[in-house]
Amino acid sequence: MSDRPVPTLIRGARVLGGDPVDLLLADGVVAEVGTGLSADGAEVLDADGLVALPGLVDLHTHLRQPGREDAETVLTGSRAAAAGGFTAVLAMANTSPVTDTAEAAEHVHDLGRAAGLVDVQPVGAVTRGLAGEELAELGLMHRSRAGVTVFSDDGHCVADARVMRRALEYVRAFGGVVSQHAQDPALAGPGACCHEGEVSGRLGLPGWPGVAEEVVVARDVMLARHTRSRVHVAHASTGGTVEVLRWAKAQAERDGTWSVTAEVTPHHLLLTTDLLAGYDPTFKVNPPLRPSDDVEALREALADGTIDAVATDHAPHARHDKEHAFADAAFGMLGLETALPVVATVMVATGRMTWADVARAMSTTPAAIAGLAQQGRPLAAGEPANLVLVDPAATWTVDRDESASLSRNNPWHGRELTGRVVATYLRGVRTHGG
Ligand SMILES: NC(=O)N[C@@H](CC(=O)O)C(=O)O
Ligand SMILES: [Zn+2]
Ligand SMILES: [Zn+2]
Repeated sequence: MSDRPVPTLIRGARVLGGDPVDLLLADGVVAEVGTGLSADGAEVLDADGLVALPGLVDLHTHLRQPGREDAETVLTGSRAAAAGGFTAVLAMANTSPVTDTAEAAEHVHDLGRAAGLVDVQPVGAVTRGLAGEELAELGLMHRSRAGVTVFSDDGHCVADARVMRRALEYVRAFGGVVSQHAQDPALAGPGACCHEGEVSGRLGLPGWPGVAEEVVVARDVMLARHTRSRVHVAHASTGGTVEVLRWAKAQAERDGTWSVTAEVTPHHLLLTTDLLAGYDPTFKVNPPLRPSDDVEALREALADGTIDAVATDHAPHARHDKEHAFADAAFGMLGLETALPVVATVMVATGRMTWADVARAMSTTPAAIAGLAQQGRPLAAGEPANLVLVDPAATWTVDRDESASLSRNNPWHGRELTGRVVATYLRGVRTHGG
């Protein structure tokens, strides 16, 4: 890939779903936006009927490298991300070794640059080894070449309130944010593997209740207020969490000295507990799939902005970790390649969100939360040429074998979705499709 790609002239794209315009991409930026543009030597792409959005930003991706290269690598995960319309991903810290030092963060950052398909921004662990006890090298990770600003023990909850308080105080000094996997371990009994409710009772599977998430979210917003810091709720999954967020956001807005943000995954916007009836471990995920009342509350919260962002929680697992009896299988599902189509199907095709809303929830706001200044920018002259072209009318059936990911734990396999990613550009270079 050369540093100075051939200019690209995209003809007739509907930016944020508006009227068709031409976009000229040259030298890594959007050089011109207008109608009837021409450019000598440019590669021309006919985008008739396609919607253009700023490149998507995923706040929550598991890339598995280092340590589990049998499930995913930074390169294969980057390919999946580009295929899904992403131009930046936040790589979670639960690798082996854990991203809890400056060196570890720089290593992931460098693997991302070498792959060159999306900006890979490492998330730093909150605590050493994700053990929940001593703070990791938060300041050193921030000051490193990787410039870490988002910290998370994701996969584990920072359960100790004293540790969470210290982490919030610490990151406040440099404008960082703690992304919490909210789940009180004391309320999630041993072996819990799904939502506690009618379905878990019928299937005889040990469950954990929605309140295990809600009590931690409630505690954390109070700690964020107390420390005047920033907390981010990873994969919000219940109606009770939405209620806490509504209250907390109103308080934070009034105070102006602290903040709470939240993300929801595509799977929690559509899939429900009922899918567990066949004991298929593809649907085993943490937090678990919830009943339809929770799903509806999450959709409403995303549409009205109470939930700020959609994040994939792309969690690839090798066959030998996933293909087990339900109780023994690994938690997690793929998400990068289907995130935008799922949101388009659930939120746009139903009239609950516009394409401008999608750009906010999947690009602008996540970029702002993660402090990525070059991402989530408007598609205007002079801005970085990070964008995705979407066919909003394309209806297609997901096939798990047509994936750039190394893993096959795809809960959308066989499902029909409306809306398809046609091409992705990172700094004017095509990273997918075309
Ligand atoms: N979501 C999951 O079910 N699994 C994630 C961890 C996590 O996001 O909590 C994983 O790393 O596999
Ligand atoms: Zn998690
Ligand atoms: Zn995760």
